[in-house]
Amino acid sequence: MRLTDELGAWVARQRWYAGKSHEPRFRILDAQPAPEATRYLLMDDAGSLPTLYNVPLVHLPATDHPDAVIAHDDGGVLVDAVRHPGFTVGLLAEMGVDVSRVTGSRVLTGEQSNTSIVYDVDGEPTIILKLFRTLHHGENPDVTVQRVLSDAGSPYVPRFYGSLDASWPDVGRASGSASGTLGFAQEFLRGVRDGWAVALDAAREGRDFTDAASDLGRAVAGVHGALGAALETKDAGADEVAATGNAWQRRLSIAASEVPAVAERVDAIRAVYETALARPWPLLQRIHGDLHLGQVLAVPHGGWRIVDFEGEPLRPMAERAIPDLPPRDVAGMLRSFDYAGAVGAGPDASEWAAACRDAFVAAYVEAPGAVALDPVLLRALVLDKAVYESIYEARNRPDWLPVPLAGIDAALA
Ligand SMILES: Nc1ncnc2c1ncn2[C@@H]1O[C@H](COP(=O)(O)OP(=O)(O)O)[C@@H](O)[C@H]1O
Ligand SMILES: O=P(O)(O)O[C@H]1O[C@H](CO)[C@@H](O[C@H]2O[C@H](CO)[C@@H](O)[C@H](O)[C@H]2O)[C@H](O)[C@H]1O
Repeated sequence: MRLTDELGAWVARQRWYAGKSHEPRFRILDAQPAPEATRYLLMDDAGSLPTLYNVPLVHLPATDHPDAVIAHDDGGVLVDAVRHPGFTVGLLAEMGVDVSRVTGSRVLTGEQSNTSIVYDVDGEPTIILKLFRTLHHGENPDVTVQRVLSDAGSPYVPRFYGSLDASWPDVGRASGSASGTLGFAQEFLRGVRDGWAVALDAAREGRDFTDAASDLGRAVAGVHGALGAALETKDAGADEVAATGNAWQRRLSIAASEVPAVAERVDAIRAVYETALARPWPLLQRIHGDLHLGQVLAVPHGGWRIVDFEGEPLRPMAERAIPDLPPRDVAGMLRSFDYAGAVGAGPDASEWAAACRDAFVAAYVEAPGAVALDPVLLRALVLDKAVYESIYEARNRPDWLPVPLAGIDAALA
């Protein structure tokens, strides 16, 4: 088998593979030196947008673990470099982090769009490095936003430690090359629980979650305040409003073509969008962009930390790195409480979700940093999020498709 085919077959099986809606057409764009490894940059030209995957591999003469073999090369085998300490520690050092007391590293398992590596320092988990699996020209918004919040001393994010960029050939650019972020390192928070797991437990048992939802409202307002102060803001003029309207319509068209139940509701959804486009809009600024319970971490002594500022993985990167509507993040959390209620399926699930939504919004609007929430604009953003989720679920978890569809109906009622 050709190396490209072997790599492509492995990439297509990974959780972070983004091309699940089409038949891929892979080619190796570049092979670059990396610490004790080779970084293969694998382009899939077949989707609506070409996607570049970051696949660092270690070359070994042989291995006792045939399951770990991804491809064969020059008489040896190629295995995933993220499991090889020479690569992981070398990568961390390339980000400017002191690795002299690093005593081990491991890959975090779980449902992730990228690959995270946790490092022990003097035997204690201390640093987490996120390796981006799809690469884009320009700094990844996760890095821009985490670094700015960390530098501003925000109590709602882990400390930022360093990042690493790479360049690759790009015939579409005048310079002939593109460059972007390979990954970044930050403080590993010990003993945290992911907000989705915490909320789901509470939802299953019908346990009150409104205090936690209120804390989260204050944390999101704090992050909005810090980002508005530190990064570019912009009036929502006619061009910006039109661009957002086009993005809503584009997603709706994709969803309608993939999900018949969305196709039946297109006119009603468009009507809400039209009204929202005519409302007064708040100042645009950097936001989280894909806020949901899986992106917030409950720290052991109370309170929340927010992570993963990369934006929605199904959204073009150019759209994710520009000033946006802070209420989009509020809409993301409102949808997430609905998800937790529906999936938890505890007693009085819809009342549980409604109580969380109310507590979250009430705390957000009162907290320092909050941005005004126009109810019609918020409804359109909730709809746009549920439309996005219908595409995500149809492609990744068809059993969960009824959750966003119920969300669309509730927002249209
Ligand atoms: N600073 C951190 N400390 C501890 N755990 C973290 C930290 N950052 C992320 N995680 C864990 O890693 C998971 C995935 O992180 P995330 O940034 O959402 O990656 P992805 O973009 O791959 O989805 C989180 O849900 C959380 O469990
Ligand atoms: O965390 P990611 O950036 O990979 O986000 C994607 O996957 C999420 C699921 O893991 C998806 O979130 C949806 O499901 C969540 C429960 O699993 C729920 O809490 C969210 O509200 C819901 O949107 C997210 O939309 C997608 O971008």
